[in-house]
Amino acid sequence: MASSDYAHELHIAQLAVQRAAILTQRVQATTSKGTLSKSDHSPVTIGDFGAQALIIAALRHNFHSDQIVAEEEADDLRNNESLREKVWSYVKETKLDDRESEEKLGSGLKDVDDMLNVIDLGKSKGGRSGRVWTLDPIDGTKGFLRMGQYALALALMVDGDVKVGVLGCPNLPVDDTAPLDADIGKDQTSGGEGKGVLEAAVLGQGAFSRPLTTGALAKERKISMSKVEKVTDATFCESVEAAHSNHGDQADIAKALGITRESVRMDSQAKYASIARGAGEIYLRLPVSKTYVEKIWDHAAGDLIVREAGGMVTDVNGKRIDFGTGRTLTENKGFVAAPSQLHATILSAVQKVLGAKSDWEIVEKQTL
Ligand SMILES: Nc1ncnc2c1ncn2[C@@H]1O[C@H](COP(=O)(O)O)[C@@H](OP(=O)(O)O)[C@H]1O
Ligand SMILES: [Mg+2]
Ligand SMILES: [Mg+2]
Ligand SMILES: [Mg+2]
Repeated sequence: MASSDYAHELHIAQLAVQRAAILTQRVQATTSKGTLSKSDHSPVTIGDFGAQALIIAALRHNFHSDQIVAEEEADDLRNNESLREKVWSYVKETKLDDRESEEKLGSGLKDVDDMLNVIDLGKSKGGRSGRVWTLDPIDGTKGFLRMGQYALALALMVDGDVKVGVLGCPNLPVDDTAPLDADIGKDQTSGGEGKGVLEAAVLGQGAFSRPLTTGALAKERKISMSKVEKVTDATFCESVEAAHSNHGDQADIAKALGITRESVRMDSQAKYASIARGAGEIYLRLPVSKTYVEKIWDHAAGDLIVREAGGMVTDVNGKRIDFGTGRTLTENKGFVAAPSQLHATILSAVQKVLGAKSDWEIVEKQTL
């Protein structure tokens, strides 16, 4: 990638994600992942806490005055000594092989308390001004637990606009040309051979991929969305979890578009990462609950990578995703990501299907 705007931020973000992925792969390969249930009943593991600590430590060292909006917080570890010590034992042992790269990430965390404090540096409010990093240390924790897909997602926003996005996907094929098929969301050996891709984008500079494991030493490849012209030839992907996106509405939309191929279900922003390199075309995430508000860390990196690869990401009203609203995406409901040449057709099918539902209030019909 060209060494210009945000080159340093990109480089550090890539190295930080790579290093944290070493930790998550080690945790995924063990049977005791230290799973806790958070107050919203969603799971968090040693992998989530450990990856958040390692990535924020690298951000603190390199970009001391930036805000950080990250998913996890340290309270559950403060109250649980044995889990805290397990996380710490992974964190202190995880280093990049390449010493020069490791040194760029800083001298590391001093002790357990430093680790807890660093995890809590992710409590910033975010918003529309200044430099804000957003981090999802493990996106798709449920996928991580079921040995499926997950992603480490890190993005930098400046004045509410995403400028840098990095997605580490330890269980996606390293080969950009591997097809998107039904097996991809199923059991994976953690970071097994031929697995692990690191995707990245800088606004205005395109999207790139490289093997997650060889990192800085590997050659980057430019990636792009599918060039398919006929929507009937498209493959779409969606969450595995029926509670996270509306499988019924998504099936109706696919039918309305004449798509006969079954959807590919996989966890995490690996969906954005897949379509960004032309493995499948469409990612639909239509709401199930009327009250759930999506989080910025679940979309920021994927949104930029898809757009830089030649795609479009909007909500169901056709609006771009607004990342300047704080920790949550209060201005957007429902997500539609697709190659630019197909997006308008897909959006109009989304609006038609949702508009026909009696309980659907969000679609503004005037945008049709
Ligand atoms: N009711 C809901 N609707 C939409 N997304 C939800 C949700 N409950 C949780 N999520 C989010 O869905 C993400 C996983 O998405 P996917 O289903 O595509 O794998 C979770 O990320 P984490 O796993 O990082 O907590 C979580 O933030
Ligand atoms: Mg979570
Ligand atoms: Mg997430
Ligand atoms: Mg997460």
